[in-house]
Amino acid sequence: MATRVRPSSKRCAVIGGSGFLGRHLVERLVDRGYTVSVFDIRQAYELPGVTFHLGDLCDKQALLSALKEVSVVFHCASPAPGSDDRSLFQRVNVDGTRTVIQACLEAGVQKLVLTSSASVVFEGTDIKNGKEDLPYAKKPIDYYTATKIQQEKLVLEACSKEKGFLTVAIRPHGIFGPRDPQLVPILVDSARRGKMKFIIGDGSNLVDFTYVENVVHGHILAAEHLKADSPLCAQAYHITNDEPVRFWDFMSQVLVGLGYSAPRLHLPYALVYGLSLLLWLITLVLRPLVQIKPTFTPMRVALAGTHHYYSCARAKQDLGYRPPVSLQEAITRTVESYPHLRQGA
Ligand SMILES: NC(=O)C1=CN([C@@H]2O[C@H](COP(=O)(O)OP(=O)(O)OC[C@H]3O[C@@H](n4cnc5c(N)ncnc54)[C@H](O)[C@@H]3O)[C@@H](O)[C@H]2O)C=CC1
Ligand SMILES: CC(C)CCC[C@@H](C)[C@H]1CC[C@H]2C3=C(CC[C@]12C)[C@@]1(C)CCC(=O)C[C@@H]1CC3
Repeated sequence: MATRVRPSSKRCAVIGGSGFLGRHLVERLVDRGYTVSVFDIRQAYELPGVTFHLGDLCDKQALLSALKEVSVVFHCASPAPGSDDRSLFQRVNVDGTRTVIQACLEAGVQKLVLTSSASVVFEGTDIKNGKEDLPYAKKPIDYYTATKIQQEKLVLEACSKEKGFLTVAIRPHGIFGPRDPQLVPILVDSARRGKMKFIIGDGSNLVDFTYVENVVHGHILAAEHLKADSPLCAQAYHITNDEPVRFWDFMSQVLVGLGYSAPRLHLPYALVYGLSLLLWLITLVLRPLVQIKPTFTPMRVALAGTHHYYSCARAKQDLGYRPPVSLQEAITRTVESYPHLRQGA
C-alpha cells in the first residue's frame, strides 16, 4: 500500500519569493532551517537550498508541482500598487488567490499565511492607532486596495479546522528596507526631478513605516503560532514598527541621509489632492493615446497628507511580536544600502 509522505513542518513555499518582501522572507526562513520553494513569474536571484518554480499563480497545475510535500505556504505576490491596471489586480489578487487556495487544499498544505495590507481599511481619511476590527474600506482608494480586501476575505474564509487547512493574514504598512523597489527609489527619483520641495499639509501627520525584517519576523511568528487551537485561525494581524512617525520627518530623514534637501514649503492638502485627482482623470482620458505615470497620484497624496498608523497590540498578545529593529536603526541600514541613489552618484 502506498504511504502518503507527511509534509515536514519546515518545508514551505513562498509565492512571490522573488519580490522585495518575499526575498527577505526566503533568506530568513533558510537561516531558520526551513526548506524553501519559491514560486514566482520571475527568478530574481539564486540561493543555496532554495528551489525556484517559475509560473503564474493563476495556473493551478504549475502551483501544484511547487507545493508537493509543502506544509506552509506564504503568499506575498501581487502586481505593484503603482501599476493601476484594474484587470491585472483582479486576475492576480482575486482570481489568482482563489487558485492558490484551491491548489493548497489539493496539495494537502496545512497553513496559508497571506501578506495582506493595513490599507484594506484605509479610505483616504485619518486612521489613528487603528485596530484590526475596523471595517474594510467601503470606498477603497484604488484598484490595488479593492482587490487586497477581496483577497484577504477569500483567504480568511477558507480557514477550516475540519479540512486541516488553517489561514491567517498579516497586514504590514509602508514596508521599507534594502532592495525595496518602491519607496526609496520613487522618493529619490522625485527629488532628482525637483519635485520634493513641498510638504503636503501641515506636516504633522503620523504614519507607520515598517522595516522589512520586522515584517518578515511577523510572518514567521504567524506561521509558527498558527495551530487549530490557537486564536490566530482566520484572523488578521497588523505588523508595524510600533513607532508612528511624522510622514514628512521620515521622508526628510531618508532624503537628507542620501544627500538631498528636505522639503520645506507647505502646500494645502485639499489643493494637492484635488490637483492629483484632476491629473488622474486626464491620464485616464488620454490613456488610449499616451501613457502618463504621474508621481503624485491621489493614493500617494492621501498617504502623504493624512494620519495612518495602526495598533499591533493583537500581534503582541497572540504572537509575542515585538519589532526586532528600531525605526532609527532601520532608517540607517536602509540609507546605507542605497549608495547608488546618493546625490551625485
Ligand atoms: N511594499 C509595501 O509597502 C507593502 C506591501 N504589501 C504587500 O506585500 C506583498 C509583497 O510586496 P512587495 O514585496 O513590496 O512587492 P514586489 O513587487 O517586490 O513583489 C511581488 C512579487 O510577486 C510576483 N508576482 C506578481 N504577480 C505574480 C503572479 N501572477 N504569479 C506569481 N508571482 C507573481 C512578482 O514577480 C514579485 O516578485 C504584496 O502582497 C503587497 O500587496 C502590503 C503592505 C505594504
Ligand atoms: C512622491 C511622494 C509624495 C511620496 C513618495 C513615497 C511613496 C512612494 C511611498 C510613501 C508611502 C508608501 C506606501 C506604499 C507605496 C509607496 C508609498 C506610497 C503602499 C501603497 C504600498 C502597498 C500597500 O499595501 C500600502 C503602502 C502604504 C504606504
